[in-house]
Amino acid sequence: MASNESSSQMKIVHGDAGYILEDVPHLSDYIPNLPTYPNPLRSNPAYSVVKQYFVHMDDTVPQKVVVHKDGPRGVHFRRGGPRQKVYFRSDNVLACIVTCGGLCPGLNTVIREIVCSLSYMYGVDKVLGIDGGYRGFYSKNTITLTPKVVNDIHKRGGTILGTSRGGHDTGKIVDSIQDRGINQVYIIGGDGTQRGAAVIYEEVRRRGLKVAIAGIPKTIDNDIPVIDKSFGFDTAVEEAQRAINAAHVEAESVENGIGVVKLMGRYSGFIAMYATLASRDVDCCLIPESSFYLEGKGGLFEFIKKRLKENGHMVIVIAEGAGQDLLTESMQAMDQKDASGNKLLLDVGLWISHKIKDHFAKENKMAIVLKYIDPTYMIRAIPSNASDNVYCTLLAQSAIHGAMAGYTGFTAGLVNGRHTYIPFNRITEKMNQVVVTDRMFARMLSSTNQPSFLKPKDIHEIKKAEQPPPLTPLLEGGNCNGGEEAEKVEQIPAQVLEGDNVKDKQKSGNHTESCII
Ligand SMILES: Nc1ncnc2c1ncn2[C@@H]1O[C@H](COP(=O)(O)OP(=O)(O)O)[C@@H](O)[C@H]1O
Ligand SMILES: O=P(O)(O)OC[C@H]1O[C@](O)(COP(=O)(O)O)[C@@H](O)[C@@H]1O
Ligand SMILES: [Mg+2]
Repeated sequence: MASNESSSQMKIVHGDAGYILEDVPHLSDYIPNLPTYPNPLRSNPAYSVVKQYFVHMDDTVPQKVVVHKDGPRGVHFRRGGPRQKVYFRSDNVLACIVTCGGLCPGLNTVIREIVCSLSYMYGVDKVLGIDGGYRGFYSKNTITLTPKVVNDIHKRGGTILGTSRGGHDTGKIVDSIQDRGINQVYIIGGDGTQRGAAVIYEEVRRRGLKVAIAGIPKTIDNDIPVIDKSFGFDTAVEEAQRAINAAHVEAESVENGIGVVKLMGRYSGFIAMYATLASRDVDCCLIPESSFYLEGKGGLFEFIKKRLKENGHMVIVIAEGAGQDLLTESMQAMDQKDASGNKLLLDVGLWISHKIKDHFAKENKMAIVLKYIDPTYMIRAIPSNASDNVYCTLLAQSAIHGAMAGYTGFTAGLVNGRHTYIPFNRITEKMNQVVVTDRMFARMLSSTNQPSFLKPKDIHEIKKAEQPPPLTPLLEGGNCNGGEEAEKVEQIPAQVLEGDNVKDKQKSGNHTESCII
């Protein structure tokens, strides 16, 4: 029976000293008198010996680990992991898995682990794969998933289930869930997918169905907030090194050689920034969060000329979403969107390569040789590396523990190194972006020694904001580990942190620290 309580209302619990728990929904919130069962893991030989294997029902994880003596305890999330009691009898579970949005290394690992852990930990043997993203719920047959079927899929890139953009029809999806008797839905995807998962949860709840909806965040761009980092990100950064190395080899083999590498990152430049920091061969990294300009003093052309004079070659890494304002100025504005409503971007790599070539050809003094490498799809269509495999495994297990324990309407995510259940709206309300006033961006700038491209007007604005910092302004949504960042909170003027005076590009996103464990 559906409860009258508004389902989109957040479950917020307040405690002492400013403690806040942003809890996730539970099936018992809207279905009364649900029976519970002992967790089958109690008799699992692998786990029964583990001391305190079950998560205490009151365990929560703080969103911010950098705190001040007198500061509030702040926002917490429910800790992920197995519970003593479960709300599903194993032989009654019919689970399904769907993957949506763009590819990301590790998708198959997550699928494999959901299937295997449901079977080996909980004795659940009925798992269906939804073919080709959300629309597969109502337009395709399902795929039967068993531990045998998924045994070695983690060694392959992509998703064995297929994926798609668009095609989200909430009514038809929930009809399909209901008609098939599915009672656990595992939804793997990015910001768009989690938005879709949130409306599926709402509809399931409205119909009063005993169906747990669990999201697993996937984003190659690392643009999902709250979580420490997304799976597949490390793999993508590692793979990007191969392209950067190639660009470097090409550039240093000729006189005035320039290697340009375009990497993914629609609105968030994390891949480009981390790939740059990892490589040390990069002379200039351009990301969507930090605008740049080409001509004149302090511009990109001036910097290229200087670097070529100093070193004889250079490597530029550019995120696909960087410089889109410049592109639309010089090319015909293109306002096309993909099936999911994401803006289709113009090819900034090709554009900047032409601009650089044209500029130096016109200058007629410096002959350059430019090679453009576009490995965008190569960095996401590969299997995940070892560390991402472990990460995917634990994420999948955390999601199934949550669903078996009756939690629903949550995304499983790592927060400060701990597995948590995060309400959908915290995942979808903002976008994680690189903060250009943050230390990580400064580290990147200092590693390349590139210009900041700040115009005198921008510097003036930031200077104007440099007033004594308030006492305990914890960063909104900041999720960094490490004591070092505490210093930063005290050093950066409040207005800058809030983004009032930083670049226009940051408007769309939150201003979390761009920290990745
Ligand atoms: N606001 C929304 N409500 C419902 N479904 C959505 C919403 N935004 C996106 N989706 C669906 O989520 C799926 C994936 O979205 P997309 O933006 O392509 O990828 P990602 O999840 O990786 O961001 C698509 O099927 C899309 O239709
Ligand atoms: O060509 P496609 O498949 O639409 O994917 C391109 C986009 O996918 C991404 O890799 C990630 O996008 P999603 O997380 O929304 O799937 C972007 O960086 C890129 O712009
Ligand atoms: Mg997206």
